[in-house]
Amino acid sequence: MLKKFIGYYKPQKKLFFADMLCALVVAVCDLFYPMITRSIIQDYVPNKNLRLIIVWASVLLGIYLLKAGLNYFIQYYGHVMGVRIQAHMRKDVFTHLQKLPFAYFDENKTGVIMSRILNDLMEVTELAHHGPEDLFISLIMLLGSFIILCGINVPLTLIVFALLPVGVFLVAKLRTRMNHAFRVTREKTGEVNAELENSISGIRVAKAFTNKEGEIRKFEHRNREFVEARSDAYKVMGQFSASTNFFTDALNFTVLIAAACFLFAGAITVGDFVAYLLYVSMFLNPIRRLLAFVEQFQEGITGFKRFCEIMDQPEERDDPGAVPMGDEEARGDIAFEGVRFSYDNNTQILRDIDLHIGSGKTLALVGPSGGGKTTLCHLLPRFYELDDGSIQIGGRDIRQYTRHSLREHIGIVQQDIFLFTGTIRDNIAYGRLGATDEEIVEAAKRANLHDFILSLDDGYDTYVGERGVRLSGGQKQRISIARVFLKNPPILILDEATSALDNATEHLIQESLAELSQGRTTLVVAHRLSTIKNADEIVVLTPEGIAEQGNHHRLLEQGGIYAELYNSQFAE
Ligand SMILES: Nc1ncnc2c1ncn2[C@@H]1O[C@H](COP(=O)(O)OP(=O)(O)OP(=O)(O)O)[C@@H](O)[C@H]1O
Repeated sequence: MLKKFIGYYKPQKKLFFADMLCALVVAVCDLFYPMITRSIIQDYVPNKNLRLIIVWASVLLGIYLLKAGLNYFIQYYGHVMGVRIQAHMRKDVFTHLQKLPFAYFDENKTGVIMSRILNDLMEVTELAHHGPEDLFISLIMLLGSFIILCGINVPLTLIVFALLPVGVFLVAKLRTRMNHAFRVTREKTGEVNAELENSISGIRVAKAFTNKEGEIRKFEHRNREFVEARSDAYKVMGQFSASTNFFTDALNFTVLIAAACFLFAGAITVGDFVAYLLYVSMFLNPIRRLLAFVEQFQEGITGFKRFCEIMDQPEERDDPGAVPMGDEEARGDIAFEGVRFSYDNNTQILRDIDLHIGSGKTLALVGPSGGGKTTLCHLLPRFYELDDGSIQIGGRDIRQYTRHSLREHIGIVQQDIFLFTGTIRDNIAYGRLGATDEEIVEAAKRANLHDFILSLDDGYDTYVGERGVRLSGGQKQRISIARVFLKNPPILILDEATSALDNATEHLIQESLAELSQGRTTLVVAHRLSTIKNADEIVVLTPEGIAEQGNHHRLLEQGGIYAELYNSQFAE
C-alpha cells in the first residue's frame, strides 16, 4: 500500500524535492538561533564586542528573511503538490469506477462512494503534503539538536534524549485505538453523505408523501451516529493530546532541573544553560510535529486504505483473446442457450432460458412483473455475468467479444430514463458523442421530438434540469429514444419504451420504432401488448421460466397466459 502511495509522488518529483530542500534549509536555519544566543551571552557580552553582536544579529535577521521566503514556498507549492496528488487520485478512482460492474453500484451507496472520493481524499492529500515535510523537518531538527547538544555536554544530552523512548511508547500505545476510531468516523461520514444524497434526490417523493419529519428523523439518526463516532475519535485524540503534552512538559521540566544541576556543578556555563533550554524548547516543537504527524498519518492512511478498497475492486475485464465485434457479426442471430442467472448466487431469477432471435427480427418479452424481463435484457450487453449457459451473437459467445464493441452495437431505451444535467442537445448527442447538429435534429425528428423542441424558447439549448426534472415523462422518454436513433445500432433493447407516452405520441413513436427496428435485431419488453402484436416472436417469461412462446396469433389461439393478458387489456 505504501508503495502505491509513494507512486503518486512520482509525477510531482520536482515539487517534492524542492519542498524538501526548503524544509531542510528552514530546519537548519532554526538550529542557528540558540547557538548565536549562546555566543552572544557567553563570549560577546562579557567581552563587550558590540561589532560581533551586530554582525550576528544581522545574520539572524537575514536567516529569518530567508526562512520567510522558504516558508512561503513550502506553504504555497506544498499545497499545490498536495492538490495535484489529490486530482491524480480522483482521476484514477473515477476512471476505475467507470470500469466497475453494475453489481458494485447495486451494492454500494452513491453517497458513500462520493464521500470516499471527496472527504477521504482530502485527508489523504493533507498527509501527502504535510507528512513528508513534517517528518523531514522534525528529524533534521532532532538530529541537529542532538549533535549540537552533544558538542556542549554529552551526559546532559543523553539524559534528555533518554526520555524520548517514553514518548515513542506513548504514541505506539494509542496508535491502534486512533486507527480504529478514525476508520469508524470515515464510515459514518460516508453514511451521512449517503443519507443526504438519498434524501435530496428523493425530496419530491418526500414532499408528495408529506414525509418531511420522517426524512429529518432519518437524517438526524445518521447525524447522531456521526457525532458519536467523531466524539469517540476525539476522546482518543484528547487522551493522545493530553498525554503527549504532559510528556513534553515533563521533558521540559527534567531538562530544566538537570541543566540547573549541571550548571551548579560547574559542568556547563550560563551560555550553555540558556542554549540548552532554547534547544530543548525548540526540539519540543519537532516532537509535537511528529506527534501531530501521527494523528495526520492515521487520518490520511485510513482514507488511503478506503481509496485502495475501491481501486482493488475487480473491474470489468475482457476475456482473454476477446476480439472486437464486427458489424457483420452484430447483424447475426442472437441465441440464449441454457441461461441461468441470479443476482446473489442464491435466488434464481432466470432458469434454463433458451431463446433465438433471427437476424433483423423482433422478439418481445411479456409476463408478470418481476419475471426477469429486464434482467434478461441486461445480460445481452453483459451488464451482469451469467451463472450458466451462454448468449451468442452472430454465432459467437458474447464473452469472446470485447465489452466495448459489444455495447457499441447495442442501443437501449431503459425503463428508468436518466438525463444528464445539461441541454436537450447535449442529452441527445450522448447517443453518439461528436454527432453533427443535423444528425441530432434528424434523430429528434425520428423520435417525434423536433416540433416540441422548436416550441421551446431555447429550442435545442433548453436546459433539462437535474436528471431532466424540467421535462415530462414522455418528453424524457422521447429524448432517450432520440439518443438511440442517433446511435443507430444493429441491436435494440426497448424496455417499456412507450409506457410514458400519450396515445397519439405513442402511435407515432411506434411507427418510428418499427422503422428503426427494420433490419435490426430487437428485444422488446412491453406491458401494453398492443405495441408488440407484430413482433416476430413473443415470449411469456415467468419466475418459473419461459411459459409460452410463439407469434401473437398462435399465442392467442393457445388460450394461455398471453391470451388471458391480451384479452384483459383489450377489454380495458
Ligand atoms: N440489481 C438487482 N439486484 C438484485 N435483485 C434484482 C436486481 N434487479 C432486479 N432484481 C430482482 O430480479 C427479479 C426480476 O426483476 P426484473 O426487473 O428483471 O423483472 P421484470 O420482469 O422486468 O419486472 P417488471 O415487469 O416489473 O419490470 C425481481 O425479483 C427483482 O427483485
